[in-house]
Amino acid sequence: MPAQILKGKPLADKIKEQTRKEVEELKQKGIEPFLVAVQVGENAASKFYTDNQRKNAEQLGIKYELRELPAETTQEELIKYIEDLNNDDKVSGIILQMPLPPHIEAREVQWKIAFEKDIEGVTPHNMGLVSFGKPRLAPCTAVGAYELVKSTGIDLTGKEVVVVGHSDIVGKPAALLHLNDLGTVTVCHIGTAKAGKTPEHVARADVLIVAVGVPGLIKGEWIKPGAIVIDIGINEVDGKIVGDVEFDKAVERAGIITPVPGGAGTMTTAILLRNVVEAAKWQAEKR
Ligand SMILES: NC(=O)C1=CN([C@@H]2O[C@H](COP(=O)(O)OP(=O)(O)OC[C@H]3O[C@@H](n4cnc5c(N)ncnc54)[C@H](OP(=O)(O)O)[C@@H]3O)[C@@H](O)[C@H]2O)C=CC1
Ligand SMILES: Nc1nc(=O)c2c([nH]1)NC[C@@H]1CN(c3ccc(C(=O)N[C@@H](CCC(=O)O)C(=O)O)cc3)C=[N+]21
Repeated sequence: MPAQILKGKPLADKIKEQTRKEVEELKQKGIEPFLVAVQVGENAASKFYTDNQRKNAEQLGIKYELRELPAETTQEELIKYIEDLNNDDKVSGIILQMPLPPHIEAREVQWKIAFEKDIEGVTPHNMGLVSFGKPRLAPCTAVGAYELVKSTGIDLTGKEVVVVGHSDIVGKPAALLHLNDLGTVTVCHIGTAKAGKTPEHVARADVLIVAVGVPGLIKGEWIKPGAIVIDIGINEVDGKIVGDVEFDKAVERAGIITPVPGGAGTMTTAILLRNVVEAAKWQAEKR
């Protein structure tokens, strides 16, 4: 029997509706959530995301501004720009859009974001909270994947959770979130691939989360029958968007699988906006 297709939109819509209500409540208390996205230079994938941010922020009553800086902006200028946003009491959340031009060291700038405004969870403080099992502002795509897994009703205790990809923004926090629920977590990365061991780890997975950016990396026949498969990859192949999992074959073995597009990616913006509200509350506590 082919897998159940787990779409992201129903859960994303639920999160957005809850967030919209919370925005209303905050406004009644005189708090106006305000998201600022900072884009340096131009990038098509980033433009898609910021368009999505604007549209959704408007629907939810969250104030939104995209600040577009020239590609020649220096690292020092960008840090100054971020620090000014940190010091602006009207700004609740800051997202620094990726990629940055090659002359800028992303981490050097991300780590300057005030942690109470760090709605992508890219600062050491917020990543630390995730690793201590006390997430507050956690990376949006990782949280989205985790909440999709939870939405299936699975009890993660003792389950084999395999995460492929170990980036700071997706793979690593996704692994930590599942570890916090007592999943037995394995993280596969380029070292695993070099050792030729990815297939054997994938074959054990009750829950498989893939965030690499290589189309068809995960073969359908590796997947354990009945597994939950969350495909985070976004790749353009012949003008079509596909994930990292060989979907047509995987769907015959998995129990539940997310489509690309329409799966995990759909959650990212919803979680980002929920984080803006959380950030506004965090700042209000401190005033
Ligand atoms: N839906 C959404 O909102 C989002 C989707 N994405 C998509 O998710 C994917 C991953 O994104 P992101 O984490 O930012 O990407 P990165 O490029 O930062 O990370 C990719 C990770 O995969 C690892 N890797 C590379 N090759 C292999 C391999 N053959 N086997 C196993 N692991 C490998 C890399 O390891 P190493 O660094 O050691 O080489 C790295 O940890 C992309 O397709 C991206 O477009 C990303 C963000 C948001
Ligand atoms: N600092 C930073 N953080 C990011 O998370 C980040 C970024 N920069 N730069 C650009 C990429 C791209 N990105 C996407 C977000 C949502 C969808 C998304 O909503 N996708 C849906 C909808 C697709 C559609 O409607 O066609 C899907 O895949 O199903 C896709 C891609 C986040 N990125």
